[in-house]
Amino acid sequence: MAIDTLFREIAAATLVFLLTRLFLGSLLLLLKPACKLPPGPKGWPVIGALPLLGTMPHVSLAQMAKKYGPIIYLKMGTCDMVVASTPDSARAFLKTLDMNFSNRPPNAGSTYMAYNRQDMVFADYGPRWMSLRKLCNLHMLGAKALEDSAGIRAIETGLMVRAMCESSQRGEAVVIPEMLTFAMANIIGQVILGHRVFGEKGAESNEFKDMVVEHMTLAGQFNVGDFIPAIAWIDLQGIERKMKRAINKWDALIRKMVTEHTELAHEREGNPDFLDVLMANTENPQGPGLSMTNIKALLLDLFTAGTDTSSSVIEWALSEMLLNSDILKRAQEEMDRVIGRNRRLQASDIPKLPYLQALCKETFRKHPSTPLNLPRMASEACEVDGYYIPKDTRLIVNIWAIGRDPDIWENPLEFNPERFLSGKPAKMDPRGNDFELIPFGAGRRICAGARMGVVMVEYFLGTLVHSFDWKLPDGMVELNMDETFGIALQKAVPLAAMVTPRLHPNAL
Ligand code: HEM
Repeated sequence: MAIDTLFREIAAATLVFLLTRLFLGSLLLLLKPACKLPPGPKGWPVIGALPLLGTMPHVSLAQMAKKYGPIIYLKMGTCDMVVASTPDSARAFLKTLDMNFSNRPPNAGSTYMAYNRQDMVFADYGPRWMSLRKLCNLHMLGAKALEDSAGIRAIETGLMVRAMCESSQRGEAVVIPEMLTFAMANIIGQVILGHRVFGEKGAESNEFKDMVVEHMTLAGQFNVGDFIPAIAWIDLQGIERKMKRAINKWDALIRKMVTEHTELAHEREGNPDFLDVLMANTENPQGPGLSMTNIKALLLDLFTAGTDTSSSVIEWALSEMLLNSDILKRAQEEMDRVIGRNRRLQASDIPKLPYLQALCKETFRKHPSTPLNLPRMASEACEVDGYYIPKDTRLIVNIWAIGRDPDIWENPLEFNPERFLSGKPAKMDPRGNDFELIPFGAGRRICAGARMGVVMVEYFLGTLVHSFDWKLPDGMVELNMDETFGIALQKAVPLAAMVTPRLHPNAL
């Protein structure tokens, strides 16, 4: 056979093969409903839906869900993304397909701000992640560890209450997020490092607070380079540059903490703290083989995730009560009845305070501190509700939208703790079992500090409500309730308030 005839036959056979594949592919797509992507907005050429998210992505995505349904698909640059915005759709991803969505997607935040995924938040689901979670549970975040650190929380809230009484005597307003971050960082410092990290509230602790807010805000941004990797090097929004600068500051602070900790080792002989346990694991050949980078990355996770989240929930709760004094009064009446005014709240009082618990749940519902959960990624292609979800699709769960869905919550924009006092909501557990209320996410990657988060919010909020009467600073007529988007949802204007002590002076 002549060479050109052979080529012609090969070309014809290839064409027939390709056309058949194309035809069968399209036929499959038509016949198999699982090949249909979820509905969603069209988006722009190349960048896709990125510009549709705006500065408040949780709000834009909630509006899209109203139009397109509980599961929406967005082409984001070259990446696929799905958003679940109802309890059922969140359950389908985080419970039914939990294993398939147990990893987080790579992004600039995990590269630059988590030591290249050497931490727990961004670690791949696997042995190192399991070891870190187990160690944290055992020594810091589990029920027994939290019981052991109750004394530290009691001392730190005592110091906070006294400092607030002094502000009250001086006629000064208290800046709530600064004060809470100071106390919470000192609690975490004592558990991890065996000592407080800040002596006095002031420039150093306020800078720490600013670093935490910057960290959470940067890590929450939708960075164009994460979705169009080919142009990541341009760093269009300047996010990577800011991240590199921020991590340098964090690294210096954490190295200082670790050095001071090593210098004080003799004081802790026979009484190891959490960092001692972690360090021992670097030397243990049978252990998880932690590196110094893993430890620094974990400390960064714990100091950031452990302060800003609980602090912002409490700040929103107090803001709502400043707008609605009846709720504050009702919470105080319950506490006066159960505790009286001759002592401060103790952890053991909390099970006897249903209204306080309802108040915390209502704040978790209306102001979840992590509005879009933390992103997950599909390890394999799968099917959800008849829709095809390609491998590597990013998953966002709009926790904020679920908390404000009028199909689930009556008058969702009204702040009303009462809704959690009876019926089904009264039994709801915010720790990943009831998908109507999932402030800590759900499934195997649920917040590692969920238990500590609930304890901190109930105990600090309870103490603040019981110990003080609250009002806006003189001359302030309206309280700004705007949000600023980030991994954690901040109040755009930090809450400052005047407080008046209401307990017997010996109790403060
Ligand atoms: C009110 C307080 C808190 C809220 C609302 C909150 C919320 C969340 C959410 C929504 C996630 C993502 C879960 C998922 O992917 O399904 C998360 C993850 C995480 N949180 Fe929290 N959090 C809080 C407090 C804390 C505290 C106190 C700590 C530790 C001191 C902490 C440490 C972590 C860690 C390490 C992860 C990553 C878990 C993993 O990937 O395995 N959080 N948090």
